Amino acid sequence: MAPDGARMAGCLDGHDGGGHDQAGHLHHGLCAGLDDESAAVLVRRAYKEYRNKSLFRKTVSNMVIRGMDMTVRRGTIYGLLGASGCGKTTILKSIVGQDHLTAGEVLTLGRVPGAPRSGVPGASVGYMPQELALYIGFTIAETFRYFGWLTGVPAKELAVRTASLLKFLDLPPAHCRIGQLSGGQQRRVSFAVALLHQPPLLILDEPTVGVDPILRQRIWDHLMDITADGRTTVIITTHYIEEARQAHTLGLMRQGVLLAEDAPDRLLERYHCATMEEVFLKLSILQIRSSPDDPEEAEPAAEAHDTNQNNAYPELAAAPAPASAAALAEPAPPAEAFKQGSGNRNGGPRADGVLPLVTLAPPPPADKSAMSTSAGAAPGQHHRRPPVTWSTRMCCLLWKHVLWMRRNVGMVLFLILLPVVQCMLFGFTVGRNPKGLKLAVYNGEGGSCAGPDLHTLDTFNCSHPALLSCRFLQMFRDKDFDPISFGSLGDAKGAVLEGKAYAAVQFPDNFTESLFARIDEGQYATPWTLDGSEVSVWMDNSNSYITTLMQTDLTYGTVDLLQRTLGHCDYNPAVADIPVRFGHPIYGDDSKDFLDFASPGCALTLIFFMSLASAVGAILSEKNEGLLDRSLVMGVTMREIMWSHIVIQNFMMILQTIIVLVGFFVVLQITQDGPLFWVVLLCVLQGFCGMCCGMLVSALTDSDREATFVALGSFFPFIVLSGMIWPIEGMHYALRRCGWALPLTLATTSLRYMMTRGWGPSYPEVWYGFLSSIVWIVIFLGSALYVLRKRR
Ligand SMILES: Nc1ncnc2c1ncn2[C@@H]1O[C@H](COP(=O)(O)OP(=O)(O)OP(=O)(O)O)[C@@H](O)[C@H]1O
Repeated sequence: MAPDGARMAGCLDGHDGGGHDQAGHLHHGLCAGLDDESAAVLVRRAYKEYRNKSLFRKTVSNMVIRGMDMTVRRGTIYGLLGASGCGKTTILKSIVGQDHLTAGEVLTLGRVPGAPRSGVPGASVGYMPQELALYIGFTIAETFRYFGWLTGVPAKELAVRTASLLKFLDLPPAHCRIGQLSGGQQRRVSFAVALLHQPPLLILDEPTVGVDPILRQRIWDHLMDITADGRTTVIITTHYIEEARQAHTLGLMRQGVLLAEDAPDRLLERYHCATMEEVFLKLSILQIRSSPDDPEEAEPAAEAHDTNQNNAYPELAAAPAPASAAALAEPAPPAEAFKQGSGNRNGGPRADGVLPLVTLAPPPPADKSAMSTSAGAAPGQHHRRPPVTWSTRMCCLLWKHVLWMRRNVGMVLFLILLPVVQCMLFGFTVGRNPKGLKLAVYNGEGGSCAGPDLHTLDTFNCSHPALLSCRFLQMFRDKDFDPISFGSLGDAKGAVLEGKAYAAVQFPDNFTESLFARIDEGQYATPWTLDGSEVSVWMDNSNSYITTLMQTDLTYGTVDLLQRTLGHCDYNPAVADIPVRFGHPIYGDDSKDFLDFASPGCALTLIFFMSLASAVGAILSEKNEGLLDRSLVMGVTMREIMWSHIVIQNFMMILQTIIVLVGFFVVLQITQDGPLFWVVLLCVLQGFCGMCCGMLVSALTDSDREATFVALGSFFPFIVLSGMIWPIEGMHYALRRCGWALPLTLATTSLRYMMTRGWGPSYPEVWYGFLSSIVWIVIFLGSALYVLRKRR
């Protein structure tokens, strides 16, 4: 086997591009000459550019990593040092497969992160991100159980590991909730989670922040211990430069490039410095000097000159230039980066002018046999645990969701019961005909209409007909109007003018007499008779729905009363009929009201939006707590996360759907003449559709606020365009066309036809609703998966 140095040199010299096989092994190109087993992590010619797109402004480009090379040997601690914002987290995320480089290549444990069977993301890596990335509602034990399960740690081993980690990291008992711990304790739990499954590669982003010096030293001692046998590799970032001296190799990073990478002692010796701070300062000055054209750097360079930095460090001129200093001057990540030579390890410039890394640290005094054992093991097999299967991960995710629901019983109950409250509110407030509408009545026939015999036709004297107007007033009451008598027509109209009544009604002085005369005289009736037999009504037309209702009720009530009166007095009742005959309704009956029309749309809207809200809430909370990213690093795929949410949310959605339907059909007694199975199926499909829409919303948005805006923005258009509150035929022509395309429109029509007409899915208008729901499910789910993959 060639010595390490020679193998590395081969890697660095051999940048001729190339690909990797299915398992992520590079088969030629960048590291063709490298024995992958000797390096835990290799980063070559890495570039990362963030492009912040804005709707009204030019796209802003931010080159965060600028041609970075980095080599981490197996079985060592690699300290990555650099000022805030220099790109440390960005490069770590690329190493664990959380982020993709714009150009360049990364090999983690010999394979490209994210390649099939690479083990990264997965159980081969333990990652402690900068943010907490733990669910604060879980206890320490539950947190360990979740991550232990995800990474295949057997229960017995987990118990032992939990006990030892709690002791070692000075943590409170395992039953304590994460949210009840101090910030420092929470960081230590996060650190413990990374150590839990004893991965071959540990990536720790500032693990010692907020930790007291004694514990900090214990953490470093532990890292030394676990790397001593060469089986574990650690990459650690820290702001405490001097503590990092304990690392086997230090990588000093500034503005997206690695200035130097070597053993701490060798760095001190090479740059003739007493502290690492000084080494960093020197390298930074060198970097500034080597990029005089960079406007960002011009000023600090001048500053360094003014303060006689040169005199302070006369050996600077002789010192080797920092690794990728010239990379700062490079305009953009060359797409051909890997097709060019990239320098050699011994200090000579590369063909592209980029200066090479300084000498690599020698390997640590590790147990060579152990190291080779580790190197020979396949990634993810570090502790010879069986690989974690898809079903195990799914069970673990489902367990976590159920636990989350148990911890948030209040919220879960709220989500389940909210639809009941909403549908009851809807049923008891919307759609029913208004009652008790006031009518200001001037009865010219006089009389008080006080006697009970004046209210019924049984006592009506056909020989001397009088005061039929009193029976009219009773008919108004039977129709739930509230007639109020006034002494003059002017007073009655005045009451309408003042908003005290919706209509003024006048019975002429000789109303009953004229009415019978009109029937007797027929076509010979005089104008006097015709005028005297008419009830006059003056309406308040400001409320068109009430106007229409009054007109219908007064017209049909009058026809009905006259027919009954004529029948009572042995006349032909048909004389009083209007010459339009409404036969028995083909669908529905006379008892139908607006509620029957609006209920199907209301039920679907409730089910759709409740499912949307539950899905958005669950996914965004997981995303924002950072748990999502951490789970992804542990090998869970986005698809598995989505499916686990779908399973749990489906359970919630079916519960919500059943509750809504029971509310409508049992409590509100909404007409349901359709096939129950298809009615329920359509509601469940719409719930699923809403859930998929929620997944898309949570994939597109990063915060609750954005999601709320999206939900608020879509709620009203969905309601009005779906034909829930007004027939689609009444919409503007252009809107009617696009309204049909919305997820709720065809489904609402379909449900309405099933419930009110009793149609089944053999009618096109019904199965269009099913078809549209399925198409929208595919669109939402497909887009959510696509957006999630793209955004990662
Ligand atoms: N998603 C993003 N979009 C745009 N810019 C980003 C994004 N993530 C990081 N950056 C930028 O990349 C640069 C490097 O960020 P990074 O988090 O890697 O720095 P860091 O060295 O880890 O800093 P710190 O020590 O403070 O954590 C920063 O300027 C940051 O603003």
